[in-house]
Amino acid sequence: MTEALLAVRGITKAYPGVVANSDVSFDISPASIHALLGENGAGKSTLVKAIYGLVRPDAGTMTLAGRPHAPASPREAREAGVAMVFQHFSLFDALSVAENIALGMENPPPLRDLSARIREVSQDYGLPLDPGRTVGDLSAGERQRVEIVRCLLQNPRLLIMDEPTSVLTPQEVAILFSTLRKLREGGTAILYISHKLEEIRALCEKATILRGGRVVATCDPRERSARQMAEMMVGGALRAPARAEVPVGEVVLAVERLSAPSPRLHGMPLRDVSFAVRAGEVLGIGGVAGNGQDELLLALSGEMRVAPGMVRLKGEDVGALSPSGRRMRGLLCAPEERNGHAAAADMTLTENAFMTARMRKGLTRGGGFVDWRGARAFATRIIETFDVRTPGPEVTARQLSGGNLQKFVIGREILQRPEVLVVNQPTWGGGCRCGGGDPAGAARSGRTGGRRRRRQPGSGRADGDQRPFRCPERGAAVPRPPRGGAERGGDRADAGWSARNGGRPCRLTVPPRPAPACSRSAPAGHGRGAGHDHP
Ligand SMILES: Nc1ncnc2c1ncn2[C@@H]1O[C@H](COP(=O)(O)OP(=O)(O)OP(=O)(O)O)[C@@H](O)[C@H]1O
Repeated sequence: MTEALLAVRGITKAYPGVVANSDVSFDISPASIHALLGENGAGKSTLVKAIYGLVRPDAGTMTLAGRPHAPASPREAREAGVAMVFQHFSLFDALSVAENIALGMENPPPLRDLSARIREVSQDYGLPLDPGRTVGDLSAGERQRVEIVRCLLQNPRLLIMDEPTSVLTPQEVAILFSTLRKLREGGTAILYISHKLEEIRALCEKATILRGGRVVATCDPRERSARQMAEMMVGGALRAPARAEVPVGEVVLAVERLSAPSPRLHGMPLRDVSFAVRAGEVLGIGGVAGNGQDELLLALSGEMRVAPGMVRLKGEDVGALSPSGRRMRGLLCAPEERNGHAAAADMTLTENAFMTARMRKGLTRGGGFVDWRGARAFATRIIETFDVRTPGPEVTARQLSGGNLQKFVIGREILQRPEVLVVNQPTWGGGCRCGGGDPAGAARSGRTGGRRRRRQPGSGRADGDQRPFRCPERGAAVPRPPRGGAERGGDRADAGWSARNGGRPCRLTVPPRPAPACSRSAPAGHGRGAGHDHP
């Protein structure tokens, strides 16, 4: 039997009110792709952060290639041979690929030498990348390649990847998988976190499954179905959400010839976008990210005002109204970025519940005083109804795992009974308990892009493509069914979601391809959402 590359023994990490990792032990073999699975809040991120030196465990030990591994910082972890590609890229849009990579190195070589190295590594691993290109002009997949090449230049023994395919197109996923297989052949071990169980089955030879911070199972994903793995994750039989028939009503949201410049550097202007959404209908907005989806959300939420006649809610022109004005009328939005846009990271869940629900849930009284008891009760209801795993409404948003915060944000809006709900990337970080091709047919996760990515030729759907589809891949406008329509029935967030959208086929609209945006000067990816009204 080969000696483990990484041996984790009894890792325990507690936060106030939560044991994120409890006595976790497992081994990663050299030259293997090892999946780390678990529901939202199971403790996956905490564990990989411990391996990468971002979290100090309270107890337990690790050895890497036979040596004690207790990194006090990511730098120490990198020196020991551990590299990590995060779900969110940390790149400067205004700088070139080579400059971005140099920024992350302790002692970067001259830029020309570094560029030659980048070309070499990217060719070796089938990751096409031009070191001279500006990062702001790259697609999601190319940005991820920058991060991967940055890691590969360190010759890691262990590469950790946190939900790497959630921002990629199917073509980019295929490239990534072939790179990871090459890395494995070259002797690198990969620790792979994903909620997409069909991908795990295709890629990984071993999986460690966490539940409630503990290792509950280990398996060979090639020998298990996605459903079996999902059941190991949740610790019980999966119930497929029932899709209720919902009658389609009148047009509630009409967008007509919507054109507007992007308020963001490297943003994408909206050009002549038209669609209508009826009560009880789900409209999916598809397309590779960075092609106007974010701007569309801003134009609908009221964070970006638009010219008369372009956005109508139940016949009323709301294009000049503020986010509050639109909320009053029932147009609610849940933006993509959880921390800093959809929620304030350092505020409690009660405060975050109050922030968007104060008007519709009547959470002020006596001339504008906050009704804290009401706000707390509303936050508690969101937590209970949407199965948000947290000690209670007084924890801060930052303390929630990514998927649990996502459930809280979406639940907060749904429980306000919107006339129209606009959600951007609702399954991002939320996970899919059954994976893409799951026979149980539970809610599917399919994020095709992340932040500010520009479409590359051949990297996504053709312009103007319009065809029916069922699952909101990139963003969706979900109007409330007519009164008396299906209410949330199940005890899980995704069950309620399905009931609300009624499983109705919807149209797919891809915004027309605009001219490339030009600005190069901003260090982007930082301060997103700053300067906007809260939706
Ligand atoms: N800094 C923190 N402070 C307090 N609690 C935390 C902190 N980080 C994580 N937790 C808690 O630890 C638990 C495990 O969180 P973790 O982020 O590791 O889960 P996860 O499996 O990665 O979830 P997801 O799939 O939703 O990202 C959660 O209950 C979370 O709320």
